[in-house]
Amino acid sequence: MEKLIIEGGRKLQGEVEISGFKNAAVALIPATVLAGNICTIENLPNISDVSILSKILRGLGAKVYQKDESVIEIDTKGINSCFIDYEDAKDLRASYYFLGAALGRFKKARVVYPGGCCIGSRPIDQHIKGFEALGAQVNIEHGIISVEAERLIGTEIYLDVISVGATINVMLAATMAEGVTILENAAKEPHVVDVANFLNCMGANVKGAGTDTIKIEGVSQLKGCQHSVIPDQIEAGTYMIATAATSGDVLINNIIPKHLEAITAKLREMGVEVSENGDSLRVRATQPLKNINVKTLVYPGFPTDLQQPMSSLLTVARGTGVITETIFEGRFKHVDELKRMGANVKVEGRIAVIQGVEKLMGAKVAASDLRAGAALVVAGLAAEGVTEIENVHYIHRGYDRLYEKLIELGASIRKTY
Ligand SMILES: CC(=O)N[C@H]1[C@@H](OP(=O)(O)OP(=O)(O)OC[C@H]2O[C@@H](n3ccc(=O)[nH]c3=O)[C@H](O)[C@@H]2O)O[C@H](CO)[C@@H](O)[C@@H]1O
Ligand SMILES: C=C(OP(=O)(O)O)C(=O)O
Repeated sequence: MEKLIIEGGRKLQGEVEISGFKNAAVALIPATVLAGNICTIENLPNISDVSILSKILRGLGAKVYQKDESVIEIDTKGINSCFIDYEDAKDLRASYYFLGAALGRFKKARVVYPGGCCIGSRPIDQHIKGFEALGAQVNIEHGIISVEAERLIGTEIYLDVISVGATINVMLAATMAEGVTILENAAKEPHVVDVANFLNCMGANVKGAGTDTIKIEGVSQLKGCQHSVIPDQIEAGTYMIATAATSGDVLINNIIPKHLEAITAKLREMGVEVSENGDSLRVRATQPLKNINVKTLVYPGFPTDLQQPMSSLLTVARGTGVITETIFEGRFKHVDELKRMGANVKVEGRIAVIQGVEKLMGAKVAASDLRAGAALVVAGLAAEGVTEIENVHYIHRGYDRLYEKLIELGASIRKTY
């Protein structure tokens, strides 16, 4: 099993290029099923979620060509049906997008209940509500979700909970439904907009993505197209936090600063200098950091996916900070590992109270999920001495060339087995 060894205490310095957004890429790949033709996706991150989805597509009968390090061409003409088994999809969340995409194209799909990060109960009732409202029958038996419709008919759908996954799944399923679908209380995250842009590039008629009302006018056919994945705001935010944690000075390139406003605001509140220049942000930490309060919220609020790395940063800031996790009830599993490194954190339910310490100390720790892994990397970079992180495969789900990028910035990091 791969382990990650970090010798902490080095300032991150230099420039880093941000890759394509995991959470957009993992929706765009299943969305190609709708095209029934050739789609080219550029700026794809080299992460295990993308490899698994490409493998699933091949298994369904698609042709997937790696054109370049970050470009794939997907031909979904050869797919006639969609069944995705446990072994194929147990490690990721985004397999649920095959439900919406295949329902849209074939009016039928069978996909194993999704996996992904173990950060709470993660129900999919709003996805099901959306599919049923469009006219599908949904059954869950033996861990397999089956959706089937004679016809899909556009309608008004109100999401009871703001859900990124349900918003995207309804868009996928409604793209080729008869008539108009109005989706109310939709998620506004940047990847929802990226998927809508991709669908429109395929010939769909989706309006309003990025607001809480999305209108999808069904079309009878879609076509192949070419699309570039938006930059990964969570990867960028992680490098911003890691820079602050090491009193570093890093230029973070290939980003959309607007997507990072919540994290920028919070870092500035802590005393970190963040300056914007086109599609780059320079992050500099030159003074001791002040502790702050952080509450996770749907976009444009502070993203839950950065809560865990951010909590590592708060452990080395002066004073007391409070983190309130409003999205996922089980997203504090990394805290016990941070405590091994000397952090002073008390968790009660969805709240973590963090009393900053002078220094973290390197220790043997294990990642429980993707962003817990990122949090431990941030802590390891800031800590005195050597940190050994187990369960690195979680980190590879969402961070493209992590070692190379950190080494380039001056970190001492290597893998071992
Ligand atoms: C692959 C992907 O893009 N994953 C992201 C996606 O996950 P995911 O799409 O699973 O997250 P959702 O936005 O759906 O979840 C938000 C909240 O809604 C609840 N909920 C969701 C669906 C549902 O049918 N019923 C329900 O109650 C969830 O339990 C959670 O409390 O958005 C999350 C929130 O930004 C991110 O942390 C994940 O990185
Ligand atoms: C929770 C995450 O991913 P997933 O939904 O794919 O498990 C994440 O990216 O932080």
